[in-house]
Amino acid sequence: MAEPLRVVVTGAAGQIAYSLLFSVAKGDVFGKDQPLELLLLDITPMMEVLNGVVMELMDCAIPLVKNLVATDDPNVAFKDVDAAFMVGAMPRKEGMERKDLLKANVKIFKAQGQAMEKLAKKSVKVVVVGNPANTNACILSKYAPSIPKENFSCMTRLDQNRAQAQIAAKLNVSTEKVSNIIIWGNHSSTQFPDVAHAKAEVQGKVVTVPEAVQDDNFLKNEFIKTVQQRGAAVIKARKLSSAMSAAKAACDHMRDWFIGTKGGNWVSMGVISDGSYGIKEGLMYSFPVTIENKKITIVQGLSINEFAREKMDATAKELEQELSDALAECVD
Ligand SMILES: NC(=O)c1ccc[n+]([C@@H]2O[C@H](COP(=O)([O-])OP(=O)(O)OC[C@H]3O[C@@H](n4cnc5c(N)ncnc54)[C@H](O)[C@@H]3O)[C@@H](O)[C@H]2O)c1
Ligand SMILES: O=C(O)C[C@H](O)C(=O)O
Repeated sequence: MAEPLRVVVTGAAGQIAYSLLFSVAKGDVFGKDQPLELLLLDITPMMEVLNGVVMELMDCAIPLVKNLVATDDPNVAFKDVDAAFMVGAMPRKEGMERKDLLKANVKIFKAQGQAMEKLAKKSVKVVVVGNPANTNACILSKYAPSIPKENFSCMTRLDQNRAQAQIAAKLNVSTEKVSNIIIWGNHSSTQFPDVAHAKAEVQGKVVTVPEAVQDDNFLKNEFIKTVQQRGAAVIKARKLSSAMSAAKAACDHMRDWFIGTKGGNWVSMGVISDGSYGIKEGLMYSFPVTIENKKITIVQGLSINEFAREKMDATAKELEQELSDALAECVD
């Protein structure tokens, strides 16, 4: 059997982690034959709750879990980790935008970046879930400069999954019949869910999503708005932010990173821009990517029309502002 992978989950006593830990532990992400050491980090006042989570994980009696460590010490949690789910951060409440969390959350990612710099494996693969996810991921990477920038990402997979589910519902097909929807930009209400290059299988025939849906007005308006506002809609209904679907998306994201994408399909991830599609270098921007041997490659050469260009630039502009606000918060 392989050596155990060391996987840290921050915010481990919170609601996303409660679903995420179960899926990770039973092999949904790293494979059914991959043993795991799970490192669970939360803050000191949450240690009793976290101990309850540990008890439950033990009681699941999952053979892949070789070691469980619950801690409030980043020096313990990030030591030699291979994969990191960075969930620990305050969630927004009804009426807030995700960027309103910047002041509260960005310093968490500065401190955890500094801890990762000292302790994590240089090959660690990191997904940031805590909001504002793109900017937090940028800050995390900035404070862990010896870890390659391409090892940091943020989660826009929930937006991709939401978009896929909306199109599947519109076409009355199962979700796996819809692929290659792109989420461009920020995990915020300026994100651009783009179906221009997406495919759908309808009655045995694969066509583009615009051809299948035959309703440009819906695709340019209601669809985009629904995806952009889905997080807020869940908060309004549940009085809590999405958790089950967020955990599922985090698993999808990390599984694709470790196992790879398949069959010419791409997925969306926030990654550090290399200037592709005219997006300023250094921004943590969501692009369509493919993954092979754990290497992420931004899909190149997609045609971008005027409608898309405007939306891609607007979300980039918001990210530039967020990053500059975050850097100001990080000055001691
Ligand atoms: N990117 C996405 O698609 C997406 C989706 C859903 C939620 N989120 C975000 O994920 C974050 C977590 O959401 P949740 O619903 O699990 O919140 P939650 O409040 O239930 O849990 C967050 C946990 O993080 C812990 N925490 C706070 N500071 C910490 C620190 N410095 N180190 C370690 N742990 C710390 C808290 O004590 C708490 O247990 C929020 O910021 C939320 O907005 C992002
Ligand atoms: O919307 C939120 O604040 C939570 C999360 O980012 C989501 O998209 O559901």
